[in-house]
Amino acid sequence: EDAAQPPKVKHNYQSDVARLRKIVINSLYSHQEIFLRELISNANDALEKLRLVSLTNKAAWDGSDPLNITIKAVKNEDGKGGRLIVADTGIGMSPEELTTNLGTLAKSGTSDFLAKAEGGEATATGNLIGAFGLGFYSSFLVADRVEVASIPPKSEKNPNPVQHVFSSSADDSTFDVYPDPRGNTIGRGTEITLYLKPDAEEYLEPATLSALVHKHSAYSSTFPIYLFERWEEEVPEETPEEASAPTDSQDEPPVEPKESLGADSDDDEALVEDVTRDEETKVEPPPQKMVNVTREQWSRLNSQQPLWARDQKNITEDEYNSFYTSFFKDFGKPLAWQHFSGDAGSGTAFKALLFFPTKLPEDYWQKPLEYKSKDVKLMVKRVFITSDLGDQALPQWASWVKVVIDAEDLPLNVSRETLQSNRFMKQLRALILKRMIQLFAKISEGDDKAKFDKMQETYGSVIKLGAVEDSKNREKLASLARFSTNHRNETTFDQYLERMKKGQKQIFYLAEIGKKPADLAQSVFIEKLHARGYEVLLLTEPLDEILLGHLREWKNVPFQDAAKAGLKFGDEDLDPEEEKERMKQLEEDFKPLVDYLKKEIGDTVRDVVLSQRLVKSPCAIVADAHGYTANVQKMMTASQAKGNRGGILHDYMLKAKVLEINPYSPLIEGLLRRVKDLPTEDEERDIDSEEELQEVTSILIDGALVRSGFDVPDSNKVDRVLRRSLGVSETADPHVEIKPAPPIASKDDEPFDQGGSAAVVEDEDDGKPRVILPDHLKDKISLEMEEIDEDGNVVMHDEL
Ligand SMILES: Nc1ncnc2c1ncn2[C@@H]1O[C@H](COP(=O)(O)OP(=O)(O)OP(=O)(O)O)[C@@H](O)[C@H]1O
Repeated sequence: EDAAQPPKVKHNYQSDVARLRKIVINSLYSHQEIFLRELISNANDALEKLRLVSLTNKAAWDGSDPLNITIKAVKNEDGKGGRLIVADTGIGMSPEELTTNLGTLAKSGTSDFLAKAEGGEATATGNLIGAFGLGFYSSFLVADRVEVASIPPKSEKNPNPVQHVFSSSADDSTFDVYPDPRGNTIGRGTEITLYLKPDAEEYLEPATLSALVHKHSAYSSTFPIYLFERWEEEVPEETPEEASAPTDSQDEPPVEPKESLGADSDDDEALVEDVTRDEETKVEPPPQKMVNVTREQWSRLNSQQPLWARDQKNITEDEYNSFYTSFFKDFGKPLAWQHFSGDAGSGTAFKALLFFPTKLPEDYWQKPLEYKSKDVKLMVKRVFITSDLGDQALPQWASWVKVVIDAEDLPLNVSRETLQSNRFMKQLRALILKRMIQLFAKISEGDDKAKFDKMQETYGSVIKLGAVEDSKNREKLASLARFSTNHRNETTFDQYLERMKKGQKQIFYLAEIGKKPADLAQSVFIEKLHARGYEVLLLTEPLDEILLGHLREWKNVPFQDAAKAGLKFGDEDLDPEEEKERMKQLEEDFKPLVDYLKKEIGDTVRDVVLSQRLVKSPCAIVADAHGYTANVQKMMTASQAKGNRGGILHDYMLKAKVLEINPYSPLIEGLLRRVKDLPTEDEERDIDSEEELQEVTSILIDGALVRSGFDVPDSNKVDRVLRRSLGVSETADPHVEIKPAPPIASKDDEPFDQGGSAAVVEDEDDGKPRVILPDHLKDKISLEMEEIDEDGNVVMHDEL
């Protein structure tokens, strides 16, 4: 047989793999133990894949032989070192798959991760490992050399698969793939042999391995995980038959009950129990003649029921945390969870666990429309079926949630298509969303302030996004949303309503994206509201104003933009008669100014009125109910810059503004006086003072625009007035000498670098091109220019 052995095929690692392996080997020493978790996780994935494939290809797995993960340590004869073998009976790999799967990295974000890790961001190493998953390469943390023997299941294309080996040393830049010289020893699946480094010998101890699996992987697999244990034991000579016959075959499969599905199930009791060796029996002096026997067995490490199937009362917080970590491979603690069961109204009984991560995925807000959930794991009777909910996928706002939901009686052998038309599946989405909202509400109402704050920090915007995106759940989500106000840091809509003043019929708000609420509270628009003690929602997040736009009102109370016309305090009717009289009088008094302003700035605003909202400021520009506020106008302008032309409607909206003037402002009073002083038609005109008044007016309006958040088209006006008051020329240009940037710093240009480069300019007289040479070259070289016309003839020589 030896002679027939095909040669090994040498491959180079893809460069990213080489980088990753280097990082793993050099910088993750203190995280050595994670290798086992990673290998178990891969094995679990391979088993799940096999089960999925077998739904449509019975040849892959007919349900008879067991699906499991085995761990076996083999010490070297000389007592030094040894190897650890982690095997699964999963999907296996063909030689091509061994090469691509283990020799290349196909993960998005790889380069970023590598750069971070190489940049020495070791503080976050643990997190990086978690976020990224080092997978197979973590083997090299503990092994000098790794051999992966693997064989895929039989299929139509590949009726007689051959077991191959992938083999690599920690310091090789290459790996080999070759047919396994032992032949087909595995049957199906993958067997990873780690030749342990001298400093990793602890992983040869079953107790260490067992503890490790319990610590990191207790919930990472629904398939049984077995650990091989072998030990010497002294037994009385009379009863040697009790000792199990020692075996030396490493390849013996674990003793395991045959299950129809190969997955964990309630009545699945491992035939062998974890054996605890009683130290004391060893030490006790033998009462009679003893003989040494070798005992060995496969112990099931994860025999407990899955967490979701257990009674909540008996589950500790730690257990939830560690379940979360190993099941969803997220290395932070969850923020909160819900453990629930039900029958989904369709008679399909289920048990479920739903987690809120403490952090959102990093790219969640970067590509909000693309983000898809991948962590709703649907199981049927403990068997993982899919995390692809198809057209029942969660809306984007909820796509980050992590859920495992285990249904009792869904048909197992169904294609994804039929699964999706299943009634239970149809209810799944609504069910999960309902539970998520409940959990948000629970945290909001609970008294764990730290948790609530964290929830707001992480999910505040998510809740608002949900209220915008998910019309079915809009009310519920909006009721959980929080906003700043001029009175407090946060409020819900309901709380705002409770504090409304007598007669108040509007929920006041003011929006400007990105501004600090405290600054927004100083806005000209809410001067009077604030002074009078009314509460105003201060919307500073992008989604806030959009959400209010969708809602329009809360419990029948309309929202009122304080930057828009239509603002009512609601107690105007209660004003005494004299007050109303006074207002009337003011209107009459200020009519000349209002008329003048309408005439002067009619192309900037639609109307001029006496203000009810100002206290200190002389004037403000307020949008019509349907006009653009400064905030919206900015967004519109931004979208126009992207080629989104607005048209007539846009122009109309732009002009749908009202100038509000404050009749109590001395400035406005002064202006009124000046307007009244203007000569009547039959008097002689004073052009200078008319122009001056126009200028003052225009600056006043600019000030109002700025104060109200709008852009001012011409900022030179103020300059002119300042110049005049200082007695300098209004039109003179500043005396500035412009020093041009040095020429391009390319080596070829070096001779020109000592004092400027040559330039071609148009001659002022005849418009023809002239070459200008820097001074230091003028007498050293001469240049000739040729102009070539359309026919290709030289038409002009210009000598310097
Ligand atoms: N035990 C196994 N059986 C079958 N295929 C495997 C096994 N282990 C690894 N593979 C294959 O090798 C690929 C690379 O594995 P690796 O652990 O490096 O990354 P991953 O599992 O894809 O990602 P991560 O570990 O970050 O979840 C896997 O995607 C899988 O296709």
